[in-house]
Amino acid sequence: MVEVRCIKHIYPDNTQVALCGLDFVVHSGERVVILGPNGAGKTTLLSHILGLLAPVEGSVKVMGLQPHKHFRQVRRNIGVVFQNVDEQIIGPTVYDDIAFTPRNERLGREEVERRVMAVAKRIGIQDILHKIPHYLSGGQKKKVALAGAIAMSPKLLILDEPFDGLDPASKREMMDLLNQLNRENGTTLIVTTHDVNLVPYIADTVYVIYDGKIVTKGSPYEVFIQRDILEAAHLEPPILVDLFTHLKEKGYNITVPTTLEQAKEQLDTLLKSVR
Ligand SMILES: Nc1ncnc2c1ncn2[C@@H]1O[C@H](COP(=O)(O)OP(=O)(O)OP(=O)(O)O)[C@@H](O)[C@H]1O
Repeated sequence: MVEVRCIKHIYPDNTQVALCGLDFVVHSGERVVILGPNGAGKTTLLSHILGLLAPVEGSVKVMGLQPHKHFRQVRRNIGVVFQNVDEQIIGPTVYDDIAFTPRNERLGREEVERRVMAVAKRIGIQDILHKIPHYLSGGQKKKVALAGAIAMSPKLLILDEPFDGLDPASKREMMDLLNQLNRENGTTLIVTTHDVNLVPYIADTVYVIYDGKIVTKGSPYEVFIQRDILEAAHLEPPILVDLFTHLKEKGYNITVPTTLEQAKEQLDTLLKSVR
């Protein structure tokens, strides 16, 4: 679905961002998380996939096409939630904002209404459809942006820091919703986040970018046990991985878990064996 090979971008002020090392490859139906410290180039990478930027070196293919050259064709299949959702919410009301793309695609009034009501129900924002987006809370704005992004049932959904500024319950809701879209509709997900503790719940594959390179990729477990690479990339593993790696190094016979459920099982077994 997406293939990015060793790109280099030069911003107008001459800032150069390179993303070499491993190729960035996303398969249909995959859930991919991009990790990297501030300024590593995550948003730059997403902007190339979206066709908002064109690389001066390297190649970007989305569904076999170069996104900056076939912008409309590619973007028709992509839903996006930007880091700063204020920049993407443009409708005078929440309803109009979600209806923007379906109307742009010239769907009939009834079909537009059907789609808006369906996504609003799915995301749980039916009661704010009449509101002016400007006055919504940060979490509500994220939900509205997501509703707009999925209104046309895109094959690929790109989310830049979707969990930023959400309370724990809203994070959980957002995660459940993304996983549901992936499971039920086969939506491919590309997500950037700084919240490493959420990654095992939302990723099949994790890419780590740092200092102009894609330095590693793998399952959350494969990536999070590479402590040296994470440290070099100024990242920390999830608390659970850190804690259980420490216990393993102390000689306890355990497998390092990535999710709370796995950790509970490990602790249960461990505590039974010493009781
Ligand atoms: N429009 C721009 N003009 C000039 N430089 C830019 C522009 N956008 C990004 N950069 C620079 O490109 C580099 C990569 O930025 P980018 O936003 O892609 O990083 P990021 O990994 O998304 O960071 P964060 O986690 O802080 O959002 C940074 O050095 C940044 O200052």
